[in-house]
Amino acid sequence: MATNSSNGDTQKATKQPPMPSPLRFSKFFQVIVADNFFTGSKDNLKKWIGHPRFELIRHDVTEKLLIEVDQIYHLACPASPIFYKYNPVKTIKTNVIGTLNMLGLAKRVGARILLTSTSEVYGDPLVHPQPESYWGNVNPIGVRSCYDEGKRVAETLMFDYHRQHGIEIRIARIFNTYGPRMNIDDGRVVSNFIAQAIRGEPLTVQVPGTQTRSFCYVSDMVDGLIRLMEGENTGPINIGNPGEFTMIELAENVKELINPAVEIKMVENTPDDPRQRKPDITKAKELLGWEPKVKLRDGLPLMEEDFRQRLGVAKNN
Ligand SMILES: NC(=O)c1ccc[n+]([C@@H]2O[C@H](COP(=O)([O-])OP(=O)(O)OC[C@H]3O[C@@H](n4cnc5c(N)ncnc54)[C@H](O)[C@@H]3O)[C@@H](O)[C@H]2O)c1
Ligand SMILES: O=c1ccn([C@@H]2O[C@H](COP(=O)(O)OP(=O)(O)O[C@H]3OC[C@@H](O)[C@H](O)[C@H]3O)[C@@H](O)[C@H]2O)c(=O)[nH]1
Repeated sequence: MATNSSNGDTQKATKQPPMPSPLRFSKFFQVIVADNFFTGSKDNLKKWIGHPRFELIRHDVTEKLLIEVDQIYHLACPASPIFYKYNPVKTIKTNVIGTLNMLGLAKRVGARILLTSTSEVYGDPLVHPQPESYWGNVNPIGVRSCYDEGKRVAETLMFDYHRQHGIEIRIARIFNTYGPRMNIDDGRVVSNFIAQAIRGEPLTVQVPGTQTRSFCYVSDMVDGLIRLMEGENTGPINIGNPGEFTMIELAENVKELINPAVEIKMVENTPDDPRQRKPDITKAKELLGWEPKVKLRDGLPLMEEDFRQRLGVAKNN
């Protein structure tokens, strides 16, 4: 199996970074959110709309964006498999053209840019847990490739802009993250199980159910991303919670915590579903002083509360 040393000499920039934007030294933060609302919702931003230092733009990252900024958190991309597979050509354009546009913006204004890459760059991993040095086991022509190969190209573009143009880059490889305000119909496993348990519907475990994932609570993720952006390491750095669960274990936890009356039902899976996934977070601990604080059994009830409010179903006890 192939491994590499991702932060060796070959990754060094050959050029000085562009002059940082004067905004970097500004006293006040301003936040501009650009989103095409394909999977996102304005509801999640309502507390900020109208704030004088907040701006929301309906914008698709596959088009150029001319704004003045000093840091770019490049998150735009559908992330749930059902959404990224819905229009795979658009997903790959978002990853490739979208990342090129964000890097072009970073270059023009001298901004630092952080890419939210993914554990899916490891594909169906043959090394467990996955360190950043693992090159992955990815099907280049499968139904998930628009996303996993798209993110791999996005990482390549980040390093090429870094080496060739001196752009200050940061790459986070995010492992499954969940939390309040996720789209109820997002389709990912945690939101599916929580919505199903609240509605009293069977929890749909896709076969075989022994596949594993490691779930990180959103506040831990945000803390990790900010530390990466503010720190001195380009990454890639795994950010995720190493607690590893089979999908049957996840369903059993949701059942016990949210609705012991629901049934667990085995259903068909989709092609190329990774069989195991768990981050090696040694680098995040050493380089960012980061590790997750919220355990799955503490995070699930926080998400339940938000989902109950939005679904209008109170807890009976
Ligand atoms: N949540 C996870 O488990 C996870 C894991 C690995 C990587 N990531 C990455 O983190 C980022 C955010 O993921 P998320 O879970 O919040 O997903 P999400 O689907 O909830 O949010 C993605 C956002 O990007 C927007 N978007 C999609 N395509 C766009 C485009 N072409 N132009 C502008 N906006 C666009 C959507 O409308 C949405 O607001 C994504 O890049 C995703 O690949 C997430
Ligand atoms: O209802 C469901 C949904 C999903 N699953 C299973 O749960 C596991 C996790 O599936 P999810 O759809 O939540 O997401 P995946 O882990 O496949 O991909 C995820 O991880 C990496 C990120 O980059 C992606 O944004 C995210 O989609 C899979 O094994 C899937 O088969 C179920 O058992 N039941």
